[in-house]
Amino acid sequence: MYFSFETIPAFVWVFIATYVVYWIKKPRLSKNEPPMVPYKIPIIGHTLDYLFNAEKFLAKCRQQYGDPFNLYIFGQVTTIAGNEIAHEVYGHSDTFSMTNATRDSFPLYRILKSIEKTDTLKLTVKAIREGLTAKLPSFTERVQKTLMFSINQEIGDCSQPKLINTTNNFSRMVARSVADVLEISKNEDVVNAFADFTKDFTSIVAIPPIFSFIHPKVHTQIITLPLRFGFNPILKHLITLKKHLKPVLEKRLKDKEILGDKYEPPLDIIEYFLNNLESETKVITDDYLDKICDFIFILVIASIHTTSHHTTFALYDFAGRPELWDDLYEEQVKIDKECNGELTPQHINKMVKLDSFLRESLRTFAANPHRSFESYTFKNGTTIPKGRIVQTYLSDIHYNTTAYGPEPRSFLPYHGLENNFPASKTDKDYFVFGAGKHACPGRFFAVHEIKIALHKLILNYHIKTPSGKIEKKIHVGPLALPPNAGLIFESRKK
Ligand code: HEM
Repeated sequence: MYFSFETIPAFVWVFIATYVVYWIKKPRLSKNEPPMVPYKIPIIGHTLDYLFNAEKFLAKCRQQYGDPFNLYIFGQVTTIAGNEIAHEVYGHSDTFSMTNATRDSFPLYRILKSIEKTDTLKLTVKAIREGLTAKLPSFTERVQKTLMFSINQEIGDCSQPKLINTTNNFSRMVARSVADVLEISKNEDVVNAFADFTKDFTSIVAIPPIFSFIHPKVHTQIITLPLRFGFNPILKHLITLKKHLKPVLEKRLKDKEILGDKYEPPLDIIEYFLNNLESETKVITDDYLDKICDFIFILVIASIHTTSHHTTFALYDFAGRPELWDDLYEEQVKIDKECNGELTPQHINKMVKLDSFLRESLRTFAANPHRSFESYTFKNGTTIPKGRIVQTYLSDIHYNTTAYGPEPRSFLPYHGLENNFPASKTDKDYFVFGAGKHACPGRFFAVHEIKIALHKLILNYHIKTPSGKIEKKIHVGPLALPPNAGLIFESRKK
């Protein structure tokens, strides 16, 4: 390689710039901080280990440095809170926020403006609790119908074994029942808008946070550049929803006015929002429509991706474990006979083996970010400063030997059944749905829906992995994604 004298200043500038970044970004820990795990490469710190080998790397650090410890990831000091400290994080929801922690990497507020208002999340949670969970039994029949429609559409007749691609994670299947709960499921454009909204938004913000090495805000500015310059693939989904929602809302207002007390409110979330937004309206203005659509897409973001991912995980967990097939199938056949194919909430409650299997499938490796709003001293005396990202290291909770025995990482399909822990119940050893004040309000609906889907699928198909073995999840840092091998479905002989 040839170097001229002219290239020397360029090298000097690169060296100076790297040194300046190194000096600015050098982690400065305050007094009594959790121990910092040593690292070899300046600026990069632990980023590579965390991204590509998170499971083993975190377990090793936890063993050597205790709970909590600090890592240097993407230019930021990050505190990892294990089994003991994570409970404290969830218990202090005024100090630690998960929503705030994801703000820089997942800037949804750039699209859904209402999300910034303090009351938006409160009203969304209230709508889920009062409009969905409290009325869950009334939704069973509809969820069942839409799921069966989706199963026939997405999987259909498999008299010959058929390889079904799961990359879309059954999101259309889940999207259809969420749309139904919102009352507009008959419209395929809306179902597609729901299924694709999260995927399209994620594709914009999926750039690895390399600019966070400079500052997380720089990363946010860069990933949202396309939006600010008019490239917004999400917009079409908002337009689709508004187009279909406006006449539905207008008709309801008109019916209310004409029928008065005789108006029979349809059972869905749209009706809930119509009656519970602070400003009552007689006309559907653009502002009003924007607001309702924002709420709906917040629900879509929170529900579809999570539920379809976990349905897919559960199917892979089932397909790769032939030893469970007969037992789970027999339970579904028994319940199907009892209900004559029409599930009621009581029948869903009787799926105790399926529930326990699902709980086990949900008990997975993960870490969830929380931001501290103020400096905080943990009970063990270590202190973190205001603004610190604390990752609650769920695997340390989910794989603890006290709760899950000497082989906590093995698949324990009936642990929930034997210990009377239903899949939707948060527990000190099970944090899939978070815990405390901000525990997922949609978990009852999610579990209900996944169980109905698994029941119908197991009842109608033999499901296998192409390799005949357990397919491994794909890990990106502490995030798990479903395998992409696909699943083989073969219709059962009736
Ligand atoms: C298997 C599916 C799901 C999983 C694994 C899941 C998981 C979670 C987790 C871990 C949190 C954060 C809890 C915390 O901060 O402590 C959360 C919050 C939330 N989830 Fe879910 N969720 C699922 C399905 C749903 C569904 C179906 C809905 C809506 C119908 C929903 C709505 C929400 C909302 C609104 C929040 C924010 C709660 C708050 O900050 O107060 N989720 N979810």
